[in-house]
Amino acid sequence: MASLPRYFRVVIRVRPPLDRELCSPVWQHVVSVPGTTQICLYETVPEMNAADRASGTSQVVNTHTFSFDHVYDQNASQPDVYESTARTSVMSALRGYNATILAYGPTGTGKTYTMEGSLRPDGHGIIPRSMEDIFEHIRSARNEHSTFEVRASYLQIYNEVISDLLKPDRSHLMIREDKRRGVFVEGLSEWLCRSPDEVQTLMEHGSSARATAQTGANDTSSRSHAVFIIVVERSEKFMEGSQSLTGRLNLVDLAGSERPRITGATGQRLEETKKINQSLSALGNVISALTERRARSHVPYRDSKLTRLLEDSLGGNCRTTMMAMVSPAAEAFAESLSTLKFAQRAKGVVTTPQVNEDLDPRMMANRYEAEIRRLRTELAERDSRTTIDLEGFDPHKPLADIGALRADFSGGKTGSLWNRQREEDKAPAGRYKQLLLKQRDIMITLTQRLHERDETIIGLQAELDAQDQRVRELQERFERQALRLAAAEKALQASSKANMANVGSGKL
Ligand SMILES: Nc1ncnc2c1ncn2[C@@H]1O[C@H](COP(=O)(O)OP(=O)(O)OP(=O)(O)O)[C@@H](O)[C@H]1O
Repeated sequence: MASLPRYFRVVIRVRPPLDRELCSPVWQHVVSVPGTTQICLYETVPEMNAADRASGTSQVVNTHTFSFDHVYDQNASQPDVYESTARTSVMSALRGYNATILAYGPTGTGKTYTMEGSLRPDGHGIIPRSMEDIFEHIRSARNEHSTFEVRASYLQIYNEVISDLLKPDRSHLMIREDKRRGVFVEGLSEWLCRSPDEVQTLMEHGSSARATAQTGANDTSSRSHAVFIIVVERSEKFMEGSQSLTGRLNLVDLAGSERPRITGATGQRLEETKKINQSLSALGNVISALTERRARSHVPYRDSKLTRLLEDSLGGNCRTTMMAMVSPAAEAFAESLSTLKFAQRAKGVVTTPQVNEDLDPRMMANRYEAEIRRLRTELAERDSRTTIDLEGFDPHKPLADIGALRADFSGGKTGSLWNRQREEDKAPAGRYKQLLLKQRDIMITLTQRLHERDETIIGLQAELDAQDQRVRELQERFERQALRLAAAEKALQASSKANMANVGSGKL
């Protein structure tokens, strides 16, 4: 059976050793990447022999092998990672899908480096490269019928509080959900962008407001989960109506998990670390619930802000790529193993992306009509084929067929032939049934839309009637006023005539 397309991909990136690690007396490389989809992690113990132990060598006691959609070794460049992994998500967003890239891994393994990168052009990470690609695509696809709008937002979740990194006064924001937008953050600012440079400026501005700190494992460790959101809206006008596609790209740089015992966190750092670890373990619980063989009805998305915000990316309308980062050093073995096991579990997550499309009613009716026409043609073609089959009917053929069946029977083949024939007979009938059901569904949808239109027309008619009534009333009032005015004028004329007469007769 052909496997279904997967829209949740998991890739691994191994970062190069840092100077700090290379200088360590216990430095040892414990990761190898034998191909583009496999990674081996070696569990080692110091040599038994004292002389070897003194020279720092150790022996491998266990090899943990994993496979993923892609594995990048320490030599992978930023363009490699963008081209072979992130670009697909960017293109999906341009086609009107929701897409998420999620950087996951222990502290100091290269999440921020992968998402943002360094200032050198060859060090640019996924966010700046995505922006270049988005605007390049817009430049080539724009014409007099289509317009594009790109909007950016940037938020962080720090100690379970969501704040707007582009409007620092907006904090304690709430997560909401509606049918049209899915899960979203209420009150998050959106910035219209016209070039990659404008997005870059926003990203730098937001990143400088992000909570970071120097920790035992990383000089600038991110203490918050950050989500950079790009919405690309494409509106197109055709002869038969208009259509708009809204793609959303979520670029998520998670705070790194860490063991306070190793990083030596205390006080505020320790509190931050606890909150980070809690939300990452909530993420783990959601992934477990989503990938359990026996599907659980309850998925604990609401256990943390992070999982609630990522609800669509993890189990809904989204094409998601999880990028898990690991260090190659022996000292990080435990974290690397648990990261790879986590990523392994995440491979079972299933999402169901759909194009976010808005059609005007005229365009929708046209589409239904075209679909009905297509189905009718298909039905007609099938009808004519059936007739031809009957026309070409040879009355002697069944006898010959029975002869052949008898021969097969003696060879023990009849059962399978008979069954195959029945299956073949059933196939067109099933297809007809499908077509008829589809046609019925379309008719129901069309009828519903016609009812909706009727209701709109009735509503408009009632409004028109009410307006007419009001006009009539005003007219009547006007006529009454005019009559009153004419009467008053008449009375005035009569009284002025009487006055004149009195003046003439010298009565006054
Ligand atoms: N692929 C890489 N090539 C070169 N340097 C890298 C690479 N990945 C990470 N680094 C370097 O490793 C250090 C830690 O990386 P980074 O800050 O991106 O880690 P992080 O996972 O985001 O950490 P945290 O969770 O603490 O925020 C940085 O100095 C970064 O420049």
